[in-house]
Order: sequence, then structure tokens, then C-alpha cells
Amino acid sequence: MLVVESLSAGYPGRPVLAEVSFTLAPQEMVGLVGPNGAGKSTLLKALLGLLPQVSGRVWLELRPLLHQRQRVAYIPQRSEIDWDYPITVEQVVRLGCGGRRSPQVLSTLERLGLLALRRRRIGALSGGQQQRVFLARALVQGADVFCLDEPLTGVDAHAEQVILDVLTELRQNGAMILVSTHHWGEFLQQMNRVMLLNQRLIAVGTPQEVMTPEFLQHTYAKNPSSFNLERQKPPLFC
Ligand SMILES: Nc1ncnc2c1ncn2[C@@H]1O[C@H](COP(=O)(O)OP(=O)(O)OP(=O)(O)O)[C@@H](O)[C@H]1O
Repeated sequence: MLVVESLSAGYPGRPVLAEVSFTLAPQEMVGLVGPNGAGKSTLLKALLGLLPQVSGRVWLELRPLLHQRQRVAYIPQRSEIDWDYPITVEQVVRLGCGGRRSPQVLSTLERLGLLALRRRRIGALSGGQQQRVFLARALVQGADVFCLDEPLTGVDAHAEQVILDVLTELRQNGAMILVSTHHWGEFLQQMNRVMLLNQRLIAVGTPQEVMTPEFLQHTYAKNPSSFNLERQKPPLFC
């Protein structure tokens, strides 16, 4: 179980997240939804200890997550990756296991339909192929927790299906998956729970419980704290 307690985070002179608390259980896939600038990427980075200004606690099975960082795989948002960096598909995937050559790298490349592309530079791939490369790196890492930042952005229908199939299999095998997304369709319906975020956690529940006009209006409002929380069912609120 991953437990996040009162996580606040931001950048120098720019507080972003305030007091976010939630849990993530094995076999759970939780969606992170909110407007541009809500702090979804900031939350994923803060969890992983990638930001300088963080307070709060993050535990994985009763031990601080930062002491067992290798158990978490992170797939950053596309815009955070330097696609001109001179590295091949296979080299990226190998980074998941400390740069080693391993049969698992080749089998994972094959599983994700990337074997024939393994000697190509990552910058020479399509968006869907690039996203599959980073998913392959995460799989090779053998992590228990997967944090994915907008994995379906810029991918075609084939890559989308491959990614969804892998996530389903990971979940069945006991992984904990946290995924930020602007895709509200079928993808969101596959989530066990959805967290609505706008600098603070607005609501958590099943997609049916939280993807309602009222919750969404509040989440996407310029000033979400002005919403009348008393009118809502308490269990959904954080
Ligand atoms: N490196 C940084 N330095 C300063 N401010 C930043 C930095 N990165 C992000 N921010 C700011 O933090 C806020 C939250 O950004 P974040 O990227 O976490 O939002 P997001 O919910 O992931 O948005 P999107 O859906 O557009 O990806 C924004 O106001 C953004 O401008």
C-alpha cells in the first residue's frame, strides 16, 4: 500500500500543491484529473522526491518511499523528455535495469512491438512508439508502483491499446498505478478511482461518483475553494 500524507510541494517562490493525502492499494489504478496547471505533474514528481520544496510523508509498505525509490517506475510527460538526445530505443529500455544487457530487455521490446526499432534513435520514432519505449523501460525496472504522466497524449489507436493492455496486466499482477490524464473516455472508466485535483485534492471516488458536472465545475473553476463543500456527500471529499 502506498500512503501519501499531507503532501505539499512547489517550486522556488511558487507553491503548487497543498496538503494532498491519499492511498493507493495493490491492483488499483487511480486516475489524476484536473485542469492545466492543477499540479498533476507536480504531484507525481513530489512523490518521487524530484522537487526541492516538498513537505509531507510518502510511505510504501510502512517504509519511506524515498528509501526504496527503485520500486517506483515513472513515465514523464512527453514534453519533459529531450527527444534529440542521442540514445537508441534499446539503450533507453536498458536504463530500467541499470544499463545492463538482459534477455528481459529484448523480450519486453518484443512484447511492446519495438524489437525491429531497437537500434533507432528515440527522436526518430512516432509519438506512440516513443511512449511505448518509456513504458518498456518501466516494465524492465520490475517496479511495484507505476506513475504515468499523460501516457495517452500524442499516441495513435494501436499504441493506446498496447498501453492499456499492459496497464491491465500490471494491475492484475498486483501493481499500484497512478496516472494523470486528460482522456476522459473509456480510459477513465477503467480506473478504480479518480482523484480530482486543483492544487488540493477536491474529490476522490469511482469515476461514476466524481465525474459529475458539479464536481468537475468545482475542479475546473478558477477559484475552487469558493465551492460550497457542505452540499456534497462527505465521504468523497478529502
Ligand atoms: N519547474 C517549474 N518552475 C516553476 N513553476 C513550475 C515548474 N513546473 C511547473 N510549474 C508551475 O506549477 C504549476 C503546476 O504545474 P504542473 O505541470 O504540475 O500542472 P499539470 O496539472 O500537470 O498541468 P498539465 O495538465 O498542463 O500538464 C503550474 O502553474 C506551472 O506553471
